[in-house]
Formats: sequence, C-alpha cells, structure tokens
Amino acid sequence: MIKVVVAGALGKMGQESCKAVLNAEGMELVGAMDCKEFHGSIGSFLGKPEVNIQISNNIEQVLLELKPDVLIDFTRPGVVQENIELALKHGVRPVIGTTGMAASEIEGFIKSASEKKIGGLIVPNFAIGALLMIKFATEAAKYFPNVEIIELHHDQKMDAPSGTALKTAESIASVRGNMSQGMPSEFEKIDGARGGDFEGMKIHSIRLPGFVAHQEVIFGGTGQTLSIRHDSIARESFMPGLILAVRKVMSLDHMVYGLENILFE
Ligand SMILES: NC(=O)C1=CN([C@@H]2O[C@H](COP(=O)(O)OP(=O)(O)OC[C@H]3O[C@@H](n4cnc5c(N)ncnc54)[C@H](OP(=O)(O)O)[C@@H]3O)[C@@H](O)[C@H]2O)C=CC1
Ligand SMILES: O=C(O)C1=N[C@H](C(=O)O)C[C@H](O)C1
Repeated sequence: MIKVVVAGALGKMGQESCKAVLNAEGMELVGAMDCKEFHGSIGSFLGKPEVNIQISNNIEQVLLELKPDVLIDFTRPGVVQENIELALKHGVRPVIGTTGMAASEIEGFIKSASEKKIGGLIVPNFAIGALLMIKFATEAAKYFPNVEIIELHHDQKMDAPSGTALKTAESIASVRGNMSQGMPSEFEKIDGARGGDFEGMKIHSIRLPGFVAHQEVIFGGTGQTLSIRHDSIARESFMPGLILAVRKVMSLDHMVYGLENILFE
C-alpha cells in the first residue's frame, strides 16, 4: 500500500485528490491537512463518513506521525515551498501540483532531492490532454516559430501566467530559441495589452468565472494559422495523471519537473 497525505485537502484540487486516492487500488489516504478551520474528518467533509481521518493544520506533525510514502500538495505559492522542504527533510516523496514557484526554486528542489536520493514530481498540469497539447505544440514550433499562448482560468487563480503556459513556453523555446516576433516598432497604448513576454513569445492570461482551465497555442505562418487547444472542463481531468504520478514517484530517486518526462519516456 502506498501511504498518501494530501496538503490543501479542503481546496478544489485537494478534495478531488482525496477522493481519487481513496478510490485508487494499492493506495491509502492516511492524512489530510489544510489551514482552513474545519472540525471534523475529511470523510465528513467529502460526504464519506466512513473515512475517519482528522484534518490537521500541522504538516510536520502529520509527516512525522503518519510516515507517509507520498505528499500530494495542492496549496498555494508561498506554502508549497515549505511543504517540499519538510517532505524532503523527512524522506517523504513530494508530488506537487501547486503552481507559481520561480524557476530557480524548482531547480533548487531538483538539486536537493537528487542529493538526498528522494523521488519527487513537480507537475504544472496532470491532465493527459494538456501534456499532449504541449507535445504537439513543441512539434509544431519546429515549423511555425511564430506563436502566442492564450490561457484561460477561473477567477480564483492566484498566479499568472499559469504553470501550464510557462511549461509550454519553455518547451517551445527549447526547439525555436529566443526570437523576436511582430513589429519592432509596435507599442502598447495600455500597459500589458500585448501580454507577458517569455523569450520573445507572448502569453495572455484571462481570468473569468465560468472557466476551469483552458489553453490555446496559436501559430502563425504565411497565409495560415494553426491552433492547438486543450480544455479541462472539470477537475476530475487531472486525476488519472495524479494517480499515475503517485505510483511512478515510488520508483524515482530524483525530482522530475513535468509528467511528460514520465508519460512519454
Ligand atoms: N498541477 C495541476 O494539474 C493543477 C494545479 N493546480 C494548482 O493547485 C493549486 C491549488 O489550486 P486549487 O485547489 O484550485 O486552490 P484552492 O484555493 O481551492 O485550494 C488550496 C487549499 O489550500 C489551503 N491552504 C492555503 N494555505 C495553506 C497552508 N499553509 N497549509 C495548508 N493548506 C493551505 C487553502 O485554504 P484557504 O482557502 O483557507 O487559503 C485551500 O483550502 C494552485 O497552485 C493551482 O494552480 C490546480 C489545478 C490543476
Ligand atoms: O489553478 C488552476 O486551476 C490550474 N492551475 C495549473 C496551472 O497553473 O497551469 C493547472 C491547470 O491549468 C489548472
């Protein structure tokens, strides 16, 4: 049995993750933590009263007492870094869904997990369709280097651009390099009108109620455009990838950034 603790268990992704772990063969949900005040078990919160796991607000105590194999984290930027440090300190494999960390922080965790020989995964997007979108977009960029990314999310999202958009831009940049696009003399009449810049690629972030998680990668060539789009219309879309990640992390002895490195290897 793989023993799993979920951090951010009362949040949108945390709740789905607890349900997915409870339903997964060979996995046991041993702990749930969140900073929200809730007096009761995660089972009573999820409408599964038979699951009698109290919600803790002390991650280190949970890791020390329950000795899980894996920590799933869906909290928020600023919290996730501390949780990864504590997991690595106590020999627990982190499977991280929380986005918004700086590239230098991710690099630091990859280094420290390798030194400690602890497996870990930092995954900006667990949806298999999103991983395919990134793969197809990276292939297309070899032929259509002019590209812009539009990501659309619910209006409760803290970080912009999304972790998925950054991962897509990094992957596209790895095949086309840093290049300038558009008119050198273009100017913005409203700051930010042309989006954020990643190595010459524009990223546009839309936040509105009604969306879950969506991204379109648009390529432009002479007399033609190509659009590659992925839509997560429900948070269940992330769960098969998350469960796969929990299984795979058990055989890793280093930290991997991106589930595509496991799925398409
Ligand atoms: N990798 C992927 O496939 C996906 C990643 N994400 C990412 O996951 C993260 C969470 O998203 P989402 O579930 O929508 O967000 P939510 O705000 O719904 O959930 C986050 C939860 O973490 C809690 N929390 C905040 N601080 C702490 C803390 N110090 N200790 C424990 N719990 C804490 C929050 O409590 P409170 O509300 O009281 O602050 C909340 O219950 C985001 O970074 C998002 O970008 C989202 C979807 C898919
Ligand atoms: O906050 C979200 O909701 C999501 N966050 C991740 C990201 O930043 O890419 C993954 C997905 O887009 C949903």
